Amino acid sequence: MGPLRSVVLAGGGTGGHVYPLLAFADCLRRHDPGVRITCLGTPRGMENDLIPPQGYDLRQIPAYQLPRSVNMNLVRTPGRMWTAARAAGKVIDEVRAEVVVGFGGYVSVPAYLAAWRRELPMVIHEVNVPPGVANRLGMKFTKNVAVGFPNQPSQAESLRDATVVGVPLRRAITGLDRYALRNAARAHFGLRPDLPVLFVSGGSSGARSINLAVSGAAKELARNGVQVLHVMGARNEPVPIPTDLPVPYVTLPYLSEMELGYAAADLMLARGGAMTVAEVAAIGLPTIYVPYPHSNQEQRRNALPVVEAGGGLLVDDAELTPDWLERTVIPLIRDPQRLYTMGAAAASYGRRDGDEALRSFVLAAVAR
Ligand SMILES: CC(=O)N[C@H]1[C@@H](OP(=O)(O)OP(=O)(O)OC[C@H]2O[C@@H](n3ccc(=O)[nH]c3=O)[C@H](O)[C@@H]2O)O[C@H](CO)[C@@H](O)[C@@H]1O
Repeated sequence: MGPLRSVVLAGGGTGGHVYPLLAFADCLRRHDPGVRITCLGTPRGMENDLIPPQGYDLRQIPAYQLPRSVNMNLVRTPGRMWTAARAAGKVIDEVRAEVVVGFGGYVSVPAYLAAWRRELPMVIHEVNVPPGVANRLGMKFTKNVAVGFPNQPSQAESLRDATVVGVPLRRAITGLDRYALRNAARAHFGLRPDLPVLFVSGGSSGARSINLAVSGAAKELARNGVQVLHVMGARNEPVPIPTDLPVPYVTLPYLSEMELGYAAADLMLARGGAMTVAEVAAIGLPTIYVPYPHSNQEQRRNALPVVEAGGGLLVDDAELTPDWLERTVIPLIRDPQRLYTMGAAAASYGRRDGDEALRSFVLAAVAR
């Protein structure tokens, strides 16, 4: 099979859908600098902040209300969705796409509908259990379903026949040697090289309960020599941090270069978004997961396999108090042997080749 000429990628809303799309686009371009890559987005999603700076063509299609049920009759599908599908179809025709690859989120459904109408090959990449509504709708039109994690096919009926390819991750992350970069990364954030670092991130939108709990533990962590690098989330009200701490506590609204945060860290505290789980597992970073409690247990399911492999700890959002953090983080972060064992266990669960494996899957779908 020859190189791909033109590909349409659809995925938007939160970072969780956009980052795998970008990593996959990079992989396509690496293999074939001549490939035309066109991304679809809606006006308000994070794709608008994240995709253009990477040099990819982003076309907007109109936003519409995602259907709540996958079983809805397509004839009754809201008119706005068909308007969006027509707009997606126009882009597909203009760039003469050979395949549509969707990562879920609002923008994917019109792309799937348009590809289906044109009998164009399409591939769905899904990282969650249960799969999101957009991808479940897409699965009505194709059997080319790839998933990010080995537990997914057995945990969702709709993913039973899916192929496990892993998650496309940014090269800056998969190529990371976090021990080699540690001191430089710490210097970058103004952190000391000689004291442990807890890296805190609530996912692409931030997490208020995590922000409150960690800031509540700030004094005690600092008193015990634990430095904190805390990404609060650009769409979150920042939480005040005491100013007179004896060791650095660095806050940021958002961090574009997550690899630097991962490199600076000895231990991570995070939600259980699928991308975050895939990233920290791939680089073997021990992590305390605090799954988002209001999304169908999806984040708990994401985190559980790596925790069961020994790569981290899991705590309910409701249990995450400053006191719990102090009792858990301080002894753990001062125990390099335990951190090393946890990191190795995480790495044994993680994989770094999701982008390549998805590309092979897409090439096979186009060739069929
Ligand atoms: C509340 C909710 O429904 N969250 C979902 C959302 O999470 P969310 O959008 O938070 O996604 P993830 O945790 O999966 O991924 C976050 C991504 O953003 C990046 N990042 C994050 C913060 C930052 O400052 N800089 C940065 O670059 C991370 O490196 C990662 O690549 O999508 C995920 C993937 O579909 C789902 O599993 C989550 O359940």
